Amino acid sequence: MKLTIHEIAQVVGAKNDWSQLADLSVNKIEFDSRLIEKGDIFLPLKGARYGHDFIEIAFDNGAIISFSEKEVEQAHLLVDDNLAAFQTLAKYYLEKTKVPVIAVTGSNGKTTTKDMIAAVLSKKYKTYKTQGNHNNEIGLPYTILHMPEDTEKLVLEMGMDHPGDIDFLSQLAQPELALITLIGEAHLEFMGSRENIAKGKMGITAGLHGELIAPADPIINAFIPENQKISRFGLPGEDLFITKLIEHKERLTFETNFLDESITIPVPGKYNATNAMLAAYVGLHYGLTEAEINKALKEVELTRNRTEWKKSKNGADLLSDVYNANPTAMRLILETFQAIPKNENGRKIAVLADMLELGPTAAQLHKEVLKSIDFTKIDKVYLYGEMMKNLADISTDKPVSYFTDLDLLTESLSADLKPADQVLFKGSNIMKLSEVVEKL
Ligand SMILES: N#Cc1c(NC(=O)c2cc(S(=O)(=O)N3CCOCC3)c(Cl)cc2Cl)sc2c1CCN(Cc1ccc(O)cc1)C2
Repeated sequence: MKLTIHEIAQVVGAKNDWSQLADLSVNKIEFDSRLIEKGDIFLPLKGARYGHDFIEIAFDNGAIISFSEKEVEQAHLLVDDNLAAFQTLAKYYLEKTKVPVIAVTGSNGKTTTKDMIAAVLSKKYKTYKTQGNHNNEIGLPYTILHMPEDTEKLVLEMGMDHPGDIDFLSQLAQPELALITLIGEAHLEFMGSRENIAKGKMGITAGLHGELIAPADPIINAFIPENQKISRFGLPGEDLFITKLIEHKERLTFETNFLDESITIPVPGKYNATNAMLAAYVGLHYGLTEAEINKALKEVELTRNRTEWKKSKNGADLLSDVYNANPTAMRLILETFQAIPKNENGRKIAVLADMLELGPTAAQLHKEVLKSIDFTKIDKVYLYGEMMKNLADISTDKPVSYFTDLDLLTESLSADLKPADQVLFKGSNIMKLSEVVEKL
């Protein structure tokens, strides 16, 4: 990001004397000390471990300055709240660079739609988009501050865990175009009811300067602001809808009421046709030709393994979150999983695998996961991998079973699984929990 320490310090209101570092330029900002490179600024966040524990490591890796909420010996910018400073800096950076933002939210499909919009816009503009699941109050500012300096369009995914989350992200990002892909069902979110989910997603209008594209679903009608320019999609007769759909095994061709030509995408599923239709509409909005749009969608690369619920063969709910295998993400997904009501007569099972490349304190960091498991909510824990032995060894009095073999883990879980169960899978990608999910 193109910012000097002087500029950053002023924007975040640093309280200490930073003048001796004033005109140094910063390379990039990181909250994971493993990603720090020469010339970076470190952002200690209250992860599973307090981020300040890693300031020394960050400087060993090349950081030249760090945010900090307390006086430390290393070069630092003293602020009241590191996360708030990070978010303020991201908002400032967007205002300074004036990069237009397209915002996408929705219970399902937001990641695919984000990817498709970025693929379309990339045909005409230098486009940057949310990476992985960086769609919350930490990931969104991270995405903004990591966009390349020549970015012309920024496609931001906005995720919601709690009411007000999207309002906050929209006010930070000030989008000029916003899309809501779908209002999902209630039980898989904190929100309690579909109305609350609709209200939450409509928070995307809080900072919106332009058009909203939203489902025909009348549940959002109560939350449309006065004078909001809006296009509705889905049902025939709405502003945007599919008029013809031909599904093949590995691809799909469809037509719409607003395009002259048909569109082919390399994935099946009517919901993907809807997502592609929205991306096509955004392409037209930004002056792309139908030929450019069609070419982009024909070859789109989708973010794989999104964090979504799947069903096992016997009907159990499976949540596999294969992003960010670090202590914080493990803590956050356990909190989310534990907060969701159980299915009637169902159990909650957590399958946790090794988090890799955590450095010399890895064993301790795996032991500390125990603090995030609420055994009044979780009925059973399956642990898998060399590092998870550290957690197994301190959980002998808990309903915890430990495996070093993936096939034995799969067999044991498959034999144990009941239709009303909910199962969480979390661990580094190369632990291959995704294969266990596929076999269930
Ligand atoms: N706690 C903790 C740690 C990390 N946490 C995070 O990176 C992190 C991840 C997440 S997240 O949940 O993954 N995430 C990020 C982006 O947006 C979506 C959500 C969040 Cl929200 C916050 C933090 Cl602080 S990264 C990391 C640790 C602790 C260990 N660190 C390596 C290390 C080990 C031993 C050492 O001596 C030094 C460093 C790496």
